[in-house]
Amino acid sequence: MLKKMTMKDVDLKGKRVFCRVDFNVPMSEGNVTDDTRIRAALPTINYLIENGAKVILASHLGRPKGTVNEEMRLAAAAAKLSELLHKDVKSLDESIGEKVEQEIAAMNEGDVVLLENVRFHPGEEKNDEELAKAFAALADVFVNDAFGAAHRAHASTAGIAKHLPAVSGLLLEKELDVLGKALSEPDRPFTAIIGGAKVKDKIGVIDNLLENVDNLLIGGGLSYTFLKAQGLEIGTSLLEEDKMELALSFLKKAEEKGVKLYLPIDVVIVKEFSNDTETKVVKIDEIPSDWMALDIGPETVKLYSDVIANSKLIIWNGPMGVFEMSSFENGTKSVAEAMAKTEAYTVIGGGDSAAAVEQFHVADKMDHISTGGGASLEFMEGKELPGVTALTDK
Ligand SMILES: Nc1ncnc2c1ncn2[C@@H]1O[C@H](COP(=O)(O)OP(=O)(O)OP(=O)(O)O)[C@@H](O)[C@H]1O
Ligand SMILES: O=C(O)[C@H](O)COP(=O)(O)O
Ligand SMILES: [Mg+2]
Repeated sequence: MLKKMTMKDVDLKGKRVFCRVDFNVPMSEGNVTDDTRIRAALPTINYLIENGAKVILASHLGRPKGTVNEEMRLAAAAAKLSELLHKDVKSLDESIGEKVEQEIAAMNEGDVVLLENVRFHPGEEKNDEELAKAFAALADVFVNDAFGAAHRAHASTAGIAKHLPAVSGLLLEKELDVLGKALSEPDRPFTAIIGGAKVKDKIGVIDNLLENVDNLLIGGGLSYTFLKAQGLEIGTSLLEEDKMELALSFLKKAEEKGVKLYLPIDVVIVKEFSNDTETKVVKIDEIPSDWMALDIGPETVKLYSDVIANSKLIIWNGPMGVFEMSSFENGTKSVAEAMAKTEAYTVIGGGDSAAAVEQFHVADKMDHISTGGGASLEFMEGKELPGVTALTDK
């Protein structure tokens, strides 16, 4: 249980509420191309409106490095939010200062404004005290609902919390609840599926997962460091050479802990990184030295699907192959479909993994798709999230 104050612990009626959300959404040509994060914030925003707050939303978008960047303005996100809320959302072109104060002074209960990208100020990422105070001066209460940015100690996620009653929003609470339960009271068998390309980032998660899971399915670019460490030829497949020893230690730890750790038993290989080139399916000990593996093979799909079908809780981060190319999508697609079919509680974390379940039309079959990429990983690693730590204790 979260030992932090929540929105239910404070009186919101007539109050100016600075609500930090994560509207760091994919954009193309000035339009929001994926509104998942905006939709995920709706319960909190609606709660604030229904309880008579004056809703002052704040977010970052992209990494503008402390200066105004025309392509990273939040106006398009405000328009999208307005459409989803069926309500006017005023988009401001600053996040602090006199003009913003005037706009806020003119707000009625239930009104919603979205401040400009907080990262246009260099003090945001530095967690500058003055900027945090300037944000706090705009409001009576701070609500943090930006789970996706909770691993950042910034002025609008952590600094501001020192100067106002600071409470969690519904999305933040839900993410912590779901991910926290997955780690502390897991339904068993508990299976983790880890893949993708960020081998360095994900190695730390595996260490922590081995303390907790019954099955660990490894796929994607992550597999080959393990396979090579076991002495297998992996050709030109993705490798983090300096992580081989760590990979071996995890194989040993899995054995000691009685965790069933699975690695691919067959793979789809190609000579060059391309969608339009000859592919072959080979057993794992048959990869020629000048070929690379870009997907798990059908035998592995069957093995992994069986484990998935017999699990009660599954968390998945990182695709099984280069699913963006049709020749290498089968592994990721099949795992996504196996997860969609199971009775188990299913959690997806990670930007590309979430995109994959969207692409294969099974997103609505998953129990929880985390809005946090880095944040969910750091949480699963057992690290503290500064955006949560900063909230007022209960
Ligand atoms: N065998 C492979 N070789 C090379 N790249 C791979 C392989 N398998 C998967 N990938 C790539 O991994 C990428 C996704 O990995 P990534 O670690 O970014 O996962 P994620 O779900 O987005 O998590 P995060 O939010 O941490 O980024 C995809 O773009 C995919 O093409
Ligand atoms: O997209 C994310 O993971 C969050 O919005 C955090 O963004 P950042 O990695 O730029 O801090
Ligand atoms: Mg990614």
